[in-house]
Amino acid sequence: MTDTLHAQWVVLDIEGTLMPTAGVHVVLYDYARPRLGPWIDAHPDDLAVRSAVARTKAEAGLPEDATTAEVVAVLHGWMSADRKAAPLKDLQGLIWQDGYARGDLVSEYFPDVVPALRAWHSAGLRLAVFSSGSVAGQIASFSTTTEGDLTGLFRHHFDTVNAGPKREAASYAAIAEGLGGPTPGRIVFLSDVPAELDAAAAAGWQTIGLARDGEPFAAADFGAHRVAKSFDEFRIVTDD
Ligand SMILES: CSCCC(=O)C(=O)COP(=O)(O)O
Ligand SMILES: [Mg+2]
Repeated sequence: MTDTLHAQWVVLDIEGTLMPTAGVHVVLYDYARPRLGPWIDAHPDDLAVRSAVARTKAEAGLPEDATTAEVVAVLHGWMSADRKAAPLKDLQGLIWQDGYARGDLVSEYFPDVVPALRAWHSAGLRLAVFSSGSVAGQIASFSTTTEGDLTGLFRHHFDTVNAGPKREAASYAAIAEGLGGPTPGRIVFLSDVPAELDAAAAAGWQTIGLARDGEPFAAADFGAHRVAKSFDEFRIVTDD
């Protein structure tokens, strides 16, 4: 029988939940990798770039006068280790924003995702995103997709800068406040990462784990969380 959840807000992770991990690691990371150095050098007066470079140096223990090549080596190392460090995410987001605007990048989601997002939105559920990808990168990625511009579906975007780490309950409490303070139990969080679901549950949210075939967390232990292989396996209805 299909599981039905009652909620006001649906908050969604991106990688492994909406978009295949390869769509992030192969398509997006490979697009950003060779462009990081040229982007840093081409935007010496951009405050966002300067801040990201300074934070990279600080986090990596590089001297303040480290070269772009040294900074890029750190950023590449973080990408290879899939360390979702905020300065890297900020720089990736700027590069992806440009890539989507140029038409170099087009987002492709799991086939069950966009019909479900549209149905939830039409039914009056409020949608938001919480991803390690920067807010700028998130919005750019929803603007150019194989199914058109999806940005109008989402009321809020959260990342590790405006909300906090994805594995800490305090981040979910901050998001709930950013959503206008709904009762935590009226928010449902969808993610492929059990530790993120644990943090959301600790903040009082409902949770659904996505154990999609072929994805890194397909065989993970989701503990007491509801688990589904696709959005077709459960229903979320508004409790307004
Ligand atoms: C255009 S958003 C790219 C998402 C991203 O950079 C990322 O690291 C995804 O992490 P998530 O928290 O959504 O699993
Ligand atoms: Mg994820």
